[in-house]
Amino acid sequence: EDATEKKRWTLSDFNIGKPLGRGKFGHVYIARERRSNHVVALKVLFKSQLKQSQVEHQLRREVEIQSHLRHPNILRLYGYFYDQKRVYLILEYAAKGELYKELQKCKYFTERRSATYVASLARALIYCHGKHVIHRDIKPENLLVGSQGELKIADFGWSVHTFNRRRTMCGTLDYLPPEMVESVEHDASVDIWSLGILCYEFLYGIPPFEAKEHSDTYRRILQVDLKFPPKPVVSAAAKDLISQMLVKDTTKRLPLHKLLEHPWIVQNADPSG
Ligand SMILES: COc1ccc(C(=O)Nc2ccccc2)cc1NC(=O)CCSc1ncnc(N)c1Br
Repeated sequence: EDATEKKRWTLSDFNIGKPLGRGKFGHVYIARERRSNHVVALKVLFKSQLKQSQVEHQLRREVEIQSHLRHPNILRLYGYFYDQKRVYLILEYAAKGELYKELQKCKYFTERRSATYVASLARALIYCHGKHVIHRDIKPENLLVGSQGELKIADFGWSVHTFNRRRTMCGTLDYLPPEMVESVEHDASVDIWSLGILCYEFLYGIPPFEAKEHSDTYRRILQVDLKFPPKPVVSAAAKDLISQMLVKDTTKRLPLHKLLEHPWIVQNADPSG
């Protein structure tokens, strides 16, 4: 392993720069590691907040999992350290920031850009499932963009945000698959459903089951009330792929490796990802 794995880090190893993200991640700063001049994102979590949310063990588990994940489309967690009051996560810095801001700016993405993103996320999820890691919480808010325009699943500690979301019911339910709305246990096919939602949102700018009231969103998810608006114009191949992913029966959802062979992906995704 490279030196960063073993070293005991302290705050004095870093020059702290501007805050990143919107504060919903807790406090994240751009930082430069003094010796290597390597730019990273430094996430600061308050121990008091972790204790109050009872997520210390989840953080330890996530740090353990993430430290073994090495994939170009998964944001690296290089290491962590702590002081009296805080825990610091040393994260890969994604130079082009948050994908959702890009999606808001251009309303929706082209079919080529959408297919390229979906294919790279499918490859990242295949890698995660291969390591028995699921539910990477893939929605626009958890996706960052690297310096070459490549997507990075950043997975902002889903346990913290999901917990907060449940407590305050803020944030989107749009990505929950039927089995989670009915809160039965879930498996890797959860990620296929979420990727289908994401693909729809890339192409149309809104998630497929969006509704004013949470109860309506739940009903639309459970009924898989999937409709494709006339605008923007989207190819039949794209609609076919989405229709094969947003299937209530988890065993009938298109497997991720089959997704990579789907004509829409083959014809539109940029192989470099
Ligand atoms: C591998 O990425 C993570 C891994 C873990 C956790 C985390 O908090 N886990 C956690 C926290 C408490 C309890 C249980 C789990 C968070 C992240 N990632 C982040 O928070 C993303 C910070 S924003 C950002 N990052 C890089 N470049 C940018 N341009 C930006 Br903007």
